[in-house]
Amino acid sequence: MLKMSDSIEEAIALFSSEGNEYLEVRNDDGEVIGLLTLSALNEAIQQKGIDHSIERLIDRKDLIELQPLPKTIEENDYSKLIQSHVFEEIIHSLYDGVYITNQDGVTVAVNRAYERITGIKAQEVVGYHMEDLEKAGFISKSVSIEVLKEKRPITRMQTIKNERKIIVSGTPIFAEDQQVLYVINSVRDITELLRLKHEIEELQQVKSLRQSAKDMNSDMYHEILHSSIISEETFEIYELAERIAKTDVKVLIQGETGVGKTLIAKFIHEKSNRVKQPFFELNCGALPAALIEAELFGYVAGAFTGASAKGKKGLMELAHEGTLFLDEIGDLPLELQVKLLKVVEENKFIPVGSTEVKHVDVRVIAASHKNLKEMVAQGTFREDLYYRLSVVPLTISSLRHRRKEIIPLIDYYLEKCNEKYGYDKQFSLEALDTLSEYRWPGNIRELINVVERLVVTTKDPVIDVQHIPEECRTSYKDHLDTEEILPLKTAISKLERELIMRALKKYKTTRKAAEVLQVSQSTIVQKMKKWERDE
Ligand SMILES: Nc1ncnc2c1ncn2[C@@H]1O[C@H](COP(=O)(O)OP(=O)(O)OP(=O)(O)O)[C@@H](O)[C@H]1O
Repeated sequence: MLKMSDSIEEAIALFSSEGNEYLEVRNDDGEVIGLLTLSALNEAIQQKGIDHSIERLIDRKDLIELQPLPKTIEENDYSKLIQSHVFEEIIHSLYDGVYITNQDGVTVAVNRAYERITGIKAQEVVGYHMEDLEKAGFISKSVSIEVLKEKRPITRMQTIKNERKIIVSGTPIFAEDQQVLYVINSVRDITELLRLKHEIEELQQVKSLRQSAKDMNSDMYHEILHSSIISEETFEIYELAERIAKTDVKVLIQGETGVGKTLIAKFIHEKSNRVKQPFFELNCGALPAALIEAELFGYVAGAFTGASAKGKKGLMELAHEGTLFLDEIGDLPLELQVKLLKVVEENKFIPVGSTEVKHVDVRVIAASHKNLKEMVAQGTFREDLYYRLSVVPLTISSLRHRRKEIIPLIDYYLEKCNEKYGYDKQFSLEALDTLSEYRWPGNIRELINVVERLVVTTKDPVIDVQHIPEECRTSYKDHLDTEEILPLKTAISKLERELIMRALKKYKTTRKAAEVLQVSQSTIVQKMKKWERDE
């Protein structure tokens, strides 16, 4: 915008920045009083030099008077234009599709690009009303009808014949009385664009997953395998895992939750020839059956209500040439076990809602905290799948059976947490003693959790027994593991010990504990002496 009081330099700068042939000139009240052309400015400079403001240089009569907007052409002129040979040539030469309807919503012309994009021929639509074409299923929702109703440009995404995605932009052409005469729709095919976008997203997903698996593990393996953290038994498992990693043999990892099954599965992938390809994991216990199927095998567009309109590749396909870790495989419903067996045996599967067979090369590593052999005996896990998956079974013991690892693991994670939070906390010997006696039902995951919690919540530099959560202060010796099968006699004495310890903790004295447990006080004292002797 140029004001009459502005300098010539400002006018020149505006001309060069906007690149226009003319500028609007306003008075001090901001009203547009005319247009200044570049040639008028040039002429004035030639005559009067450049040392002036616009006001002194340009006469009002040098400005072009503002004209009213050009008159809208008559309806007849348009229909003549649309039917003309030149117009036809013009619209056929366009790369995007063109679809024109009249004020009644009747198709009057389409170009060849439209026929190419949609596969719909001109003679199938020209002369027909959009509502009838909608009913006949040629298009999903007519943009022309919307434009006619709303009298404004509208853009919509549409699906043609359930496969191609197009963007339709409808623009109204008005008559002088503001009635819509025609709607010109430009139609652009974006199927290819969406496919490319989808591929890029998938690529990024794979890349970031691969990266995060790498970030998390590479240092850790080095640290735990080259330290005294793990016991000989665990070391042997890692050694065996490394030996079989290079082959494609199927591995079944069994062990309680939090013992390190996922870590071993990632380790096998890291040491295998598939390391440059993706590693994916799916917890079969965390999702309902229908979702597991969709996650694992993918689905095609419209396979089920709520499915993404573009369909989705399953992990089985995304993990092509890589590794797929199926955690909690015991929770996989029987009908999906059949589908999985097919992939494991023949490397092929069919996505949900599709008829196309996909071929993949995926190494499946399965894991379970349930006893799969027992499940086979009960008929809840397919025997054939069990044997296919467990060519090499790896069983990881629970932490309470790897007691030698507890203190080194506490030290390892204490150092990590101190580093993470910038502290220098230590455990007292008594605290370490208490924690090493604890059962750790959640295994290493629980241990990490407790250490982190203690580091951030304890004010003192030394973490002592009283800081340890109550539930972690019971000794595994005072606890009867209900999942364990023990000789009856041992189980009874364990239960007896657990009950007596619980009563002593609650009532503090042997007299009161004996009263509640309905035994003599001396029975309790004798039993406690015996435990001391046995330890
Ligand atoms: N030997 C080890 N040394 C140090 N940390 C370990 C070791 N094994 C496992 N961990 C850590 O313990 C945590 C639990 O391990 P992981 O997730 O592998 O257990 P999981 O058996 O797969 O558990 P879930 O069955 O619940 O999935 C992880 O943070 C892992 O990094």
